[in-house]
Amino acid sequence: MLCPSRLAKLRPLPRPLLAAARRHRGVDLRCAISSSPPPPPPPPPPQVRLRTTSSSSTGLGMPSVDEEECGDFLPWLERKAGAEVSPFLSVGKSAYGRSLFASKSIRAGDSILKVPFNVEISPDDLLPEIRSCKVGNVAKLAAIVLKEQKMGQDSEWAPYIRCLPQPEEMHSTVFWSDEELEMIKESSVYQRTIDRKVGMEREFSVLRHALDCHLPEVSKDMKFEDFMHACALVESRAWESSKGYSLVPFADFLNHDGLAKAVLLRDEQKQFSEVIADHNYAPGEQVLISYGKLSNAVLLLDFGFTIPHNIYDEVQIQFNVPLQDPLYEMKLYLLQRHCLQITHNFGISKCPADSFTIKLVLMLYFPYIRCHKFETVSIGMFL
Ligand SMILES: C[S@@+](CC[C@H](N)C(=O)[O-])C[C@H]1O[C@@H](n2cnc3c(N)ncnc32)[C@H](O)[C@@H]1O
Repeated sequence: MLCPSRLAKLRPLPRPLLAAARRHRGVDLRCAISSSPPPPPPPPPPQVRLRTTSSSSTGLGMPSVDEEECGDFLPWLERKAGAEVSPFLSVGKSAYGRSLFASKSIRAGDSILKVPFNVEISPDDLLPEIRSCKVGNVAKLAAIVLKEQKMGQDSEWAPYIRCLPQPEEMHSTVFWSDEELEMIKESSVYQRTIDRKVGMEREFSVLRHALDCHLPEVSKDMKFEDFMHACALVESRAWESSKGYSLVPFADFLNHDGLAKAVLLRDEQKQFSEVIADHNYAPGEQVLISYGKLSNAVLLLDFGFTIPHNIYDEVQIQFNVPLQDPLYEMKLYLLQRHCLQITHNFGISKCPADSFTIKLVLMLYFPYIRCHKFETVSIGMFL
């Protein structure tokens, strides 16, 4: 959700090293719907910030700038921005892929980066004929990424485009094989992955037609896999903006910490995006921000990673409350009041056969205690 002049939520629309992502692939997102007796409640997650563990990011030594691909990135960005973008941060690599590190001490409250809107990539950079295409904002931005990739060195964003992850570095579930998807078949992420792929196929054919007519040099040899890669790049690193979605070079090298208070702020008046440090950093520490209050399902689908003890995790359950149930009103009331926090995405939607699909946020510390207060729900959840 975008707060007009300030807060921009990273579109759920963020990725770990392959090994980390694969480790998470077996995670059963139905953990709360198990038939075994509920295990004792887990201890509260430790209030520590996520830190990467690779030697380059522990803060014990300054990470090296990724010279090979990104050596020219910051000088290019500052030329394009016409100003210094950050006196505090340098680009490097951690277990989370490309990352930003404190190049000197940072104090809570410091403005650690300012990226002017004029260096962003937004759908405004598309030909009007393509912009008016009946596809979503993600696909429109993906079309620009494809165009800039095609232009290679001639692209005015070449140093940025070169730094973006390659398809083999992307781990969102749309890239998973059938065999891998089979492991999450019972989770809602499975169906959302299938739906997303179907949607992308549809948008690919619409966009391809428009590109054939107006930008044939881009559509020539363009494969569905290229479009899927471009869409996944946008999903995992574009921010909501007044133009739909925008790619914010440099800011999009920041990785996610669900406990961070720092977010990307957008100042529509002054026309720049900014991040204010939420705590002190020593030189060499990785700087992390929050992409939003995102569940592991969203993180996996959109960004290709999950986080342990995610305080924003949730599970979707199917719960039947027949209309003719004399306690219908009371059950609904109790469900909302005592057990479930209903998010606006899913809310309560009426499905055929008087069933309700409810998305709840797990109370991680004592989900069972809370749900036992309302027996019917606990039966629904734990049988
Ligand atoms: C906005 S980009 C951040 C920059 C990215 N690391 C890169 O290489 O360009 C989001 C991606 O970073 C990775 N990422 C961010 N936070 C992460 C985390 N806490 N754990 C694992 N991967 C993370 C994920 O691959 C995600 O899709």
